[in-house]
Amino acid sequence: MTAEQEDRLVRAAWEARRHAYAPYSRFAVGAAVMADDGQVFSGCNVENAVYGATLCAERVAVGQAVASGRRRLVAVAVVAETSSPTTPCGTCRQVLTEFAQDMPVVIDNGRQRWHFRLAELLPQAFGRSQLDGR
Ligand SMILES: O=c1ccn([C@H]2C[C@H](O)[C@@H](CO)O2)c(=O)[nH]1
Ligand SMILES: [Zn+2]
Repeated sequence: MTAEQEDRLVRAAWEARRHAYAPYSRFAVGAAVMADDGQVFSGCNVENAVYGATLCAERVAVGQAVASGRRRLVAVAVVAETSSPTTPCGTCRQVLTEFAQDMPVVIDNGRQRWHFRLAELLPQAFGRSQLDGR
């Protein structure tokens, strides 16, 4: 991913964060994924009065990409106003893994940027190859 593509991805995540529905946690998150054709899809967290029904920003972004016919993701950005990086939760790491090989995970808080790799955040992930290898 070029520096310009990374900036575009991070900007899309901040834009989506404006729409975060987080009346319970008051913790607004934005995310964006880039498909292998360079298209960007974004999401925000969508909370619920049944707290466990909450959707994270990352999974909303993945859903947008898949619903638009893009299943090959090459990068993800997550943004929130935290002093330490807001990395994807375990469930989102697993969902991202379904549609990506190893890929850059860019975290931004408006002042600082951190770079991780999905395989570093979810090593030895379970995937369809395990199901296929029975
Ligand atoms: O990476 C993360 C971490 C948290 N959240 C959301 C879920 C919930 O709405 C709020 C607090 O956990 O932040 C995300 O969307 N993405
Ligand atoms: Zn999550």
